Amino acid sequence: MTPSILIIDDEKDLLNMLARILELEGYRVYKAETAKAGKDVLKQQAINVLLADVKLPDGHGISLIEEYKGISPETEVICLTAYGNIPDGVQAIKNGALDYLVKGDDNVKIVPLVSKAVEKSQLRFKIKRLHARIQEDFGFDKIIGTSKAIKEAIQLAQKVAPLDTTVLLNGETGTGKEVFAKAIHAHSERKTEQFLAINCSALGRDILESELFGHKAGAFTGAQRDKKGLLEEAHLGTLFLDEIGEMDIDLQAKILRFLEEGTFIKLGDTKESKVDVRIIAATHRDLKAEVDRGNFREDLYYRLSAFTVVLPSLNERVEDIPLLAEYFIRSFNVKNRKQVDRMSPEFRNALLQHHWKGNIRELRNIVERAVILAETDILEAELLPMDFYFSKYRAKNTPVLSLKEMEQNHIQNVLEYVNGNKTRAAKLLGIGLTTLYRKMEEYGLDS
Ligand SMILES: Nc1ncnc2c1ncn2[C@@H]1O[C@H](COP(=O)(O)OP(=O)(O)OP(=O)(O)O)[C@@H](O)[C@H]1O
Repeated sequence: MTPSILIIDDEKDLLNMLARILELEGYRVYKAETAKAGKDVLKQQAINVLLADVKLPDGHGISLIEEYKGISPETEVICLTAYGNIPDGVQAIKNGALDYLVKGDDNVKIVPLVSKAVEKSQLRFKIKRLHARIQEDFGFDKIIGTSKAIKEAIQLAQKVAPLDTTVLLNGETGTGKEVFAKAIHAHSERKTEQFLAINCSALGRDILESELFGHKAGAFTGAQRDKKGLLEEAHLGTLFLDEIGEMDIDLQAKILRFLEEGTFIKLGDTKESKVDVRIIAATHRDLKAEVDRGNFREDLYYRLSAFTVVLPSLNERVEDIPLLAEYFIRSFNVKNRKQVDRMSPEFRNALLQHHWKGNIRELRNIVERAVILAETDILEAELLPMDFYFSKYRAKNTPVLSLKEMEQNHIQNVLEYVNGNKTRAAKLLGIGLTTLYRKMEEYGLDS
């Protein structure tokens, strides 16, 4: 995009001359003769560099710099001062301007200075775009669901996000704990800093300690060099401790100390280290029960659970299943260059009746598999794994069925699964076609 320059000066000749010089350099130039007109342009256009006279009919340029910066912090300001008013220029820099030019005296400096300012401003605009993308990619908008349960969780997380408080996310596996942790980080003051994550259940005690807190050379056999831990790496940012319920009880003490005092001791070190890191922890366990069993420190439990966001399981928010499935269809269409348009009613019903132990992760995998296998624009029940399709009869709260009822259900299911194709159904059931017809008649199943 062509860089844009705004010149504010009430001396028409100078305004036009500067504009001409900069237009010849290939910049898009906007002109204004008053501070008010200049501010209007700043509000409407993305301006890289503002060249502003310090004495304008409707205001003193220097005090205006803060206003200009307030409207567009990404714009670099260069002040134009009259000869003999150099102190004005110096003051301008103190107020946030990049530099100043003495009118009529510094013409040779204009082009290189503007070019430097453009570069700086382009970088600022780039950072602004990246921030916006972080919020778009990891923001709460990406959390799909309209059920009361998920909306409540989102509202709570949105409230705590900017507060820098420690947060505990509690939910079954695959309910979106990491997605929430990233959204909280993306909506905090720390969003431009690192978000680091570690799964406390995946590593042994010693490795986890060294990963979290780092070590000094010689701290243990094999520790040849000093190593920074994640806490240090995440300085000024956020550290996500997944599955904190699985953390060794000694390490829990070190984490508690960090939460209370912001300090920790690296392995093999004698002095304390201090960093500024926000902790977001997650667990699928009932931590209170773990405290009662002696597996989790009570003091850490109280410190962490002060702000808990409970993430509902998918089975508690069945109405969100179609929405999530449609969202995954769209994203896997793009990823796999497919053009699936919708789910058949049978496919949809099977999703609604399934008991989702793996929650959203399981749903995502099931939909991805179906999209990959789909040969038409509709997801048919046949694209579901067979054991998945039939698992609805293994769902919770199902009364015990007699063998006859089981047989009837099973035949009905297989018929649905193959879209009423009896030859295929008979083959899958391992019976002859005539036997199938006989049983269908016996059970009053539609043919
Ligand atoms: N509300 C949501 N909308 C869209 N996708 C989601 C949502 N929640 C989770 N997902 C997706 O579901 C999958 C599981 O989410 P995530 O890893 O955050 O769960 P988790 O609770 O941290 O799981 P675990 O406890 O096993 O680590 C990811 O692929 C994630 O992108």
